[in-house]
Amino acid sequence: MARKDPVRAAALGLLDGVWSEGRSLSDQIETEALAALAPPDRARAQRLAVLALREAGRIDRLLKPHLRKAPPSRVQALLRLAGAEMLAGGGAAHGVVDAAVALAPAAQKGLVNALARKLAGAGDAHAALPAPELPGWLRGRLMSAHGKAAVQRMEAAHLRGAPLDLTPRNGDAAALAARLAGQGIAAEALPTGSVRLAVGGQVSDLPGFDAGDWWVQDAAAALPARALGVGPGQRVLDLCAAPGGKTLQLAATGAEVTALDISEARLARLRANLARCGLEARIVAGDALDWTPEAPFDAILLDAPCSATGTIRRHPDLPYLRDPARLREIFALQAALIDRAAGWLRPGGRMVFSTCSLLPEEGEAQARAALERHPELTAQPIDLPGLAPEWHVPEGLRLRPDFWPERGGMDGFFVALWQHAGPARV
Ligand SMILES: C[S@@+](CC[C@H](N)C(=O)[O-])C[C@H]1O[C@@H](n2cnc3c(N)ncnc32)[C@H](O)[C@@H]1O
Repeated sequence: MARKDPVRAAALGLLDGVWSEGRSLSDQIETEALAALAPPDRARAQRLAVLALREAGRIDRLLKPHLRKAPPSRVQALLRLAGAEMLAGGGAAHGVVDAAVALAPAAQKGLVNALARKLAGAGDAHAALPAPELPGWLRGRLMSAHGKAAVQRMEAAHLRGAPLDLTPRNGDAAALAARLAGQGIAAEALPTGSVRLAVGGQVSDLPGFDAGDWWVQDAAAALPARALGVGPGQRVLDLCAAPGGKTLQLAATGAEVTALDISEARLARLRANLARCGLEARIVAGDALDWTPEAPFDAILLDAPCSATGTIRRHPDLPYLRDPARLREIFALQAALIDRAAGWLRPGGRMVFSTCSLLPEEGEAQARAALERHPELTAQPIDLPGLAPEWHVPEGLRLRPDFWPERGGMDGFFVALWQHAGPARV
């Protein structure tokens, strides 16, 4: 009998962590099973887990006719893993089935063997299935906000996953794309200023990583800092800053940036990112609801904590982890953060409110409510290179994973730009 393959065992452990313990993949990067693997194997285990999370709904549908009752959770995870590897990951059926049987509990080896073989023969049926549906709590909300056809396109985008986007430190996307292409790495300069790579791989091996010539940042995530439009010498606050993609963008303009975040652990990543890119910011560890600045700012970026539902194509574990009952707390925190930040702008100062969410409560509706509470703020049009007309909404920009399908999509984001007309309160 085949021995237990440590890579698939580690992938199965990650899936168990998500589905049985409610732990995110990123919270599990230090698990023993993963740590014991060499870096390329660790990456493969993580890729397999991600594939299984994306494919779970389709594998379940293929298994359904063959099951009288739901299998034990570990068997279900094992079959989702094996099915995803064979049907979407190019894994050879014989090896994958043997590996799944080796990892199955003794009493269920026969069941796993039989069902994994059924999956191995289900290639055509799998190819004909639509993308898995989002969980009901999220799907219902998104259907009301964006309509059924758009939600189906978003689900297809989630299944496809995400390319790797880079933000060039010097703002020259064409030059960075040409430099990467010169080294045999297919790269496209996007019209909004990011550089897109077709394939992932080890980020730290890419040319320019050590010199800090760029940082990894989704093309949509790069738009809030650009919308704020700051420049040299301006006093800028990045209010929920870590791990710092937007702090880097703001600092790269020559602005005097204060980067605040409540999480010391995430700020450590922000410090490392600044150091690698040779950029500077004043870093404050603290709760934005308690902290008060000494003087008003010319510009504030509030990239608020949110449901992160715009990032599901990168984080397919997210729909399994989010507790819809907690959403109201997050919406209220966003409103409280807006209210504090609004009081720290100098007259004429600008503020961007952004979230990587697809929910209007964290976007359009939050922005409308903010402007009602703050008559001193007025909405400003966001005019940046490369924006498609359909991304604009009255409240700002609505970005969705199903936009730019021919280019590989983008994360879901909401971005609003406001200007302060009244006197500062600090
Ligand atoms: C969406 S993330 C920010 C991402 C960041 N802007 C970037 O581009 O890398 C939200 C951040 O808000 C921080 N946060 C949550 N509550 C906070 C609070 N009360 N005060 C300050 N930061 C807070 C979290 O620690 C988290 O790092």
